[in-house]
Amino acid sequence: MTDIWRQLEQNHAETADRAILNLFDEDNRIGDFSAETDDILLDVSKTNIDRDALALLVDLAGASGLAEKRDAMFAGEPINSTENRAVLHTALRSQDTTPLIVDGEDVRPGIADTLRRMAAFATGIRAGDITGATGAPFTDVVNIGIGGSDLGPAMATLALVPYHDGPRCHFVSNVDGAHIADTLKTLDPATTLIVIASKTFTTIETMTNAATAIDWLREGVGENTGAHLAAVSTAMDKTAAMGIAPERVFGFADWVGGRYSLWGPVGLPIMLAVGPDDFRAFLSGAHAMDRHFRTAGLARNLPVLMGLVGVWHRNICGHATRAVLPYDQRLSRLPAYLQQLDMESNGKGVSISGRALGHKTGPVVWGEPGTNGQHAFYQLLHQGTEVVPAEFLIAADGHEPHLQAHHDLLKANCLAQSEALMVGRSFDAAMEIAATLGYDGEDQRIQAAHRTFPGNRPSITLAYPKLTPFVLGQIIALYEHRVFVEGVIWGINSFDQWGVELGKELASALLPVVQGADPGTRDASTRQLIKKLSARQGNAP
Ligand SMILES: O=P(O)(O)OC[C@H]1O[C@](O)(CO)[C@@H](O)[C@@H]1O
Repeated sequence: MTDIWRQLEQNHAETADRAILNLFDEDNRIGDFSAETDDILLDVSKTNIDRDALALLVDLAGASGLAEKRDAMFAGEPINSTENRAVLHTALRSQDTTPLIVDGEDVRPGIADTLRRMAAFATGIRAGDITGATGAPFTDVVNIGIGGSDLGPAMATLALVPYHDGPRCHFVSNVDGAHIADTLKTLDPATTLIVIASKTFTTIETMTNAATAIDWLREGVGENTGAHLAAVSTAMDKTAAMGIAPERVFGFADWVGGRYSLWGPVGLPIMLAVGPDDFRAFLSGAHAMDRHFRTAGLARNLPVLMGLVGVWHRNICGHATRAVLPYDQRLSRLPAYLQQLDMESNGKGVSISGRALGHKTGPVVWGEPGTNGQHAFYQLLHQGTEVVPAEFLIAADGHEPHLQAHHDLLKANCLAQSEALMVGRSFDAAMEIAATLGYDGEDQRIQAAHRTFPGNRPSITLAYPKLTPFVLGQIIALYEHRVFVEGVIWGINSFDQWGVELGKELASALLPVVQGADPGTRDASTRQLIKKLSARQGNAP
């Protein structure tokens, strides 16, 4: 592998200054630098990767054992080595029928049974057959969860708004009381179902919000709060301790990571909103991407290609961040969702064998939907001193045929941005513009300097027909597998998250301190802040 890395660096050293645009003079640039499923086109041609570099990147994937590791994941081997767990979120959406054995047991029947129970529950709620304590049907669902127990269902529920025909779904995650207070004040407890979603059922934010919600229910409907509760967890003992009836608990196994969990019971709010059929279509889309990932050749494989481009930009070009730019308002939570998926998975500094890495791993992931971002941070993307690889997402069609003019503008803007990033505008062209505006001499030069775009800024684009449940499933599975591909090449465990532990421990230790206990020997900055924050301001607005 070292030799391949060296050759990639050599390639970059020799080609970094060339114009990406000139690469389109090569034969079949588009064919070689795109990959497709029936629905999704991934175009990576607007990058400075040439045919030699692509071949080396594919070699890198091969040399890292990607195909073997992918097969080990799908087979249920315990590839999450620090937690000695299999990684089988793909099983939740699988349509395969061959037994899948984990710890001596076929996990498929249990998955199918849970999906059936979810569907029966969701159908009952949606039809008004399952009601609250007063007999009124549920109009609203509040999902209480955080991280993977919030971001996935919140992102997908918003993405699928055109398919909603069930109760309204709300999401409360933050322990900041403002979040639950602002949510509950718009709702009627008699017609509200609370779903408490927590893999561990110990997460302090979720447990605190759940207790507040149960108090709110009790005040509104009396002691029969159980009629308004459901839980999603791997910890059935803890859901029972909270008094949630077993038939309202939807369990999953520890081989589903939190940030990969929206395909199972954590997806209950999605199913409540769009119904079991559309939820199954969502699963089918993800399964179609799984099949593609397992069977397509490395150079034609969407997650592999996307991962290789990511590795090129991170390790060879040294770009520290990447921007996710969905030209799809209903994907506005996608960047936040991907921040957890990507950064919690690949924000690691040691190898699987616990050695410090000599290379960079996961970049900072950020973004906003287009066209909003254009009017905020695209200035930096186009003319700033930091190059940020951009990832565009765009649908051929929206769900509002009566607003076709909007969608045409959306598409034109998306295409314009990737073109502008690549092509830029030369100083000479800017000089001409300045002249037509009436500038001359030094003023013309100054104007032209400000209106020059360096260009040569890389982007990739995902184009899809329409954001249906099936297509959304494919897109999310694609991103999951891209994270896997990059993690394998970086030699890290993408499935644990020890980096979130220290802050949790310190928060527990600081709780009594912010409530008045002695701050002890903490650093002077923390002590100063504790003092400032202890000066209570009262409740006046
Ligand atoms: O579902 P749980 O157990 O409440 O955890 C919520 C989130 O917290 C984390 O463990 C990080 O703190 C995530 O990985 C997880 O998605």
